[in-house]
This record gives sequence, C-alpha cells and structure tokens, in this order.
Amino acid sequence: MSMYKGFASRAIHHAYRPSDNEGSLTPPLHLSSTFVFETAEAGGEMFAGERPGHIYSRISNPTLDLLERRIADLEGAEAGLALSSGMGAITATLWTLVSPGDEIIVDETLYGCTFAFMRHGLTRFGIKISHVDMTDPEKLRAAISNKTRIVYFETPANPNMRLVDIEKISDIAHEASATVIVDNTYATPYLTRPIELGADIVLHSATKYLGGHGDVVAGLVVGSQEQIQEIRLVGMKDMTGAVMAPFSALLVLRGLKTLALRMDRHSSSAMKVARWLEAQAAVSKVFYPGLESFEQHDLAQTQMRQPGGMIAFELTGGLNAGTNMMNALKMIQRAVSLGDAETLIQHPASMTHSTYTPEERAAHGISDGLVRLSVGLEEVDDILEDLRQALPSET
Ligand SMILES: C/C=C(/N=C/c1c(COP(=O)(O)O)cnc(C)c1O)C(=O)O
Repeated sequence: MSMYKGFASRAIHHAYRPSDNEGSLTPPLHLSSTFVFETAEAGGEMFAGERPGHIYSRISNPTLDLLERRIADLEGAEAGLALSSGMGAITATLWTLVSPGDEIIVDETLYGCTFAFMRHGLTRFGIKISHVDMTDPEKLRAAISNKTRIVYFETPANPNMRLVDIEKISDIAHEASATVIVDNTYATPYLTRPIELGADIVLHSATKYLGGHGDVVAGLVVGSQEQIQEIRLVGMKDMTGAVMAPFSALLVLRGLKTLALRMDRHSSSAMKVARWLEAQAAVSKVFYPGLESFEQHDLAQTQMRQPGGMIAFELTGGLNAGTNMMNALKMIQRAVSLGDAETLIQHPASMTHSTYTPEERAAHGISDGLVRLSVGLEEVDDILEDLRQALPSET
C-alpha cells in the first residue's frame, strides 16, 4: 500500500521518488526497446525468471512499470499490466485464462468490440459465451456451472448504464470457482472499487477517463501478482503482442494525476445535465445512476462514490429526432470514445454498438433511438445551452 492515504495523493505520488531519478519531478521516458545484460549468465537467469530486471519492452519497461504499480495501488490490487488499448487488455487477459470447452458468462450489455470479440472471436475457438441478466444475481446462480471459468461484466455498462452488484455477483461466481473480471472503464477506481467488492481482475480502456484528454489509446489490467504475471508472459508477450508504448504510459500517468478532480467535475455536471434532460418534453427517457428514476439508483448509491460522467437517453421523436439533435449541436462534439475534457455525443446503434445485429441490440437492451453523452469539463451552462438550442422546441 502507498504511504499516502488519499486517492488523489496516491494518484500523483505512488511508487515514484524524484531522488531515485536525478531529482526529476516527473518520471523519465524510457524509450529503449531492449535492455543490456551485465553478463551472459545474467541474461539467461533473467529469461529463466531467476533474476529481476528488464529484458525487452514487449515484456516490461521502466516507464510502464510505474504506471502498472500506480493503477494497481489505486484499484487496491497486488499488480498491474499496461497494454496498447482496452481491447488489448481484454484480449490478452481472456486468451490467457480460457481454453476450448470453457464457458464465459457475460452480462447482457457489453461495449461493441468486446461483444464482437466474445461472440464472433472466442466462439470460433471452442469457448462458450453465455449471456445472463446480471442485474438479477439469482439468474447467474441458475446459469453457472463447473465449466464456467469467467464471469465478466461492465458496471455501468456501455451504453445503457446497467449496473451490476459486484459483491453479490462475485460471491456467486466464487462458489463455482469462476474468476470475476470487471471492466471498470466507465466508473474508474475513483468511483467504483471492484477488487474491494470481491472481483478478481479489473481492466480498463485507459483511452477514456484515466487518460482523460482524448490523446492516447491505452489499456490496463490489475489483479494478483500471479494472474498479472501470467497475462504479461502469455496473453501480452506471446498471444497478442498488445504492448503499450512508453510515451502512452506517460500520458496516462499524467491523466491519473487529475483523475479525482475530473471525475468530481464530470459527475457534478452530468447530474445537472441528466436532471435537465429528464425535464424536457422532447426527451422520453434518461438513464443516469444519479437520478431517483434510475431503476438501480439504490445500488448506484452504495456501489458508486458519485454517479459519473456518462448519460444515455432517448428522444420522444426516436432515431430521427436524435439524429437531428446531434447534427444541431455546436460545442458538443459528435464522436465516439468517452471520458474526455470535451463533451462527446454518439449514436450506439449505428456507431459503437453496430457490431451487434439489430436483433442482438434489441435483445441486449440497446434501442435504435438511444443516444450516449459523455459529459465533459466545459462550463455546465454551456453544455446545457448547446443541448437546449439543439433539442426540438417545447412548443
Ligand atoms: C470507441 C471506443 C469506445 N469504447 C471502448 C471500450 C473498450 C475498448 O477500449 P479501446 O478503445 O481498445 O481503448 C473497452 N471497454 C469499454 C467499456 C469501452 O467503452 C466507445 O464506447 O466509444
């Protein structure tokens, strides 16, 4: 554990001392792809895992090492691993842990490319993918078997904001000796701490809130020392090669320094935007954990420090009204991704979740009219004014 208690302090200082780095206040950038052995014997010992140190940057790197230690501390895990993207983190982890004949039980709603990797990728190699509505833990209990290796979910889920009770789901999964993997991209460890609630592995698209400035594609995984070492040496080094570039690690390290500040702001602004949207006649439904009308509002209040920056909503005029509204926006940017300083808006059915067929989207709670809003760091009144001028007038 870090010597500091506060999350924001640990996000800035953990595992780095200027005195170890020529007094440099900020960490150095190690671009080297390979590292020299003192002797031939030392090199052999390092490959055998009998001697610590760096061999080659597709295995480990000093700049990535700092990021890995820091995110593990922030999530309350033993160890961390940095990868090239969120999908790199997901694929390297799952390729490491499953074999033909195994089953992965996943929640009803997943990010589009995660859904595609599970349903159209892993299934080609004899992995069974089963969907369960994890908002009802008893449905997992009914579905889990001795072939279930992994229970996987996002909370909140991209894009419809479903929450999963991490503690209850983890208890049921562990009764069947399954590994619980939580994609914590939407909440971040500042708002939700899955390891402390019983999850085994947590992964992130660090492209989003952790980097926080729309200027890096990156992924992170945390878990036990043993799990992370296996994912590093099998899933990352050999099966995917999904390695993070050292400069990307610096960008994510810089993002982490303001994560607490930014999540406070994202949450306070999104709360105001969600309340405003809910009061508009042109808006038929708002999905936001901070609203009393949110079906899982009670769980949000116990599992999330704050409700976060993501909102999903539908317009009374359906897809056409949503398209017209998005096209009328002036400051809010029409773009995929999320968690940036800029407020971003997109249409999951035709964009991030177009990997689902229309039938699959209907079955997995992603309506054609759903709009996803990533509330940014601009003045909230400017965000509201842009939405106000873009929505159909009340009359
Ligand atoms: C364009 C990308 C979006 N999302 C990505 C994403 C990934 C995959 O993360 P990389 O994009 O590979 O870093 C993993 N896990 C979650 C919950 C995600 O939202 C998006 O939704 O807008």
